[in-house]
Amino acid sequence: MTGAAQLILASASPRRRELLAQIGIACRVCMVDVDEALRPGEAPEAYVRRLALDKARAGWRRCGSGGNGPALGADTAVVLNGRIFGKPVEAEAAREMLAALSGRTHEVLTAVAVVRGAEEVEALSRSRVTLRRIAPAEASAYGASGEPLDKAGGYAIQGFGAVFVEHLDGSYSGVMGLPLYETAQMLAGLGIGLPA
Ligand SMILES: Cc1cn([C@H]2C[C@H](O)[C@@H](COP(=O)(O)OP(=O)(O)OP(=O)(O)O)O2)c(=O)[nH]c1=O
Repeated sequence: MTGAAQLILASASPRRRELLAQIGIACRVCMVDVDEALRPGEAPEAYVRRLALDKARAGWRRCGSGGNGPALGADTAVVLNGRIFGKPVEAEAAREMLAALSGRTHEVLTAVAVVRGAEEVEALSRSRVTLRRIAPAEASAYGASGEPLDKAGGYAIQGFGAVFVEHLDGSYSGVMGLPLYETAQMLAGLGIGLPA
């Protein structure tokens, strides 16, 4: 990272911090609380974009003083036939999600927003992921393993869940929660990271 300003990461996700570190960008985590309820009629793309922007704006408002910033927010959703799969709240919900995703191709949308005062930039990463057929006993065991619990769609491509991923067309880091190609482009435009 160049310059004195430190990037604010408006996210509790350890994956997002690790992904930024992977491309040499240090950040300061700023916990924010935004309304994550889906609005009536809101399309998946609009939903993740709204949440990423709300998180980044909240991060900027909360932690963007004293020369810190810009603030980055992101949001990831798994989408099958227009239905959004968020983070399962318990093992049974994870099992149900895996059963629904088994043997099918879904989309993973990750929106990223970077905010510095009135300056706001956004990007959307869209990946297609095919999971192999998952036997009911496997879905139960994986659901109970705990790994799916804080992951959209109930699986982790970077964890044991990789054994289910037959095909990925898109961004591996995007599926993990922060698309690094798009993120690096956005941050470079703001003078953070490698020169554009
Ligand atoms: C599909 C998939 C999702 N995920 C994760 C990425 C995100 O952290 C999470 C989706 O939840 P998000 O609501 O996007 O993010 P979060 O709750 O983890 O963090 P915050 O709202 O504070 O920014 O799912 C994986 O880690 N691996 C995967 O393969």
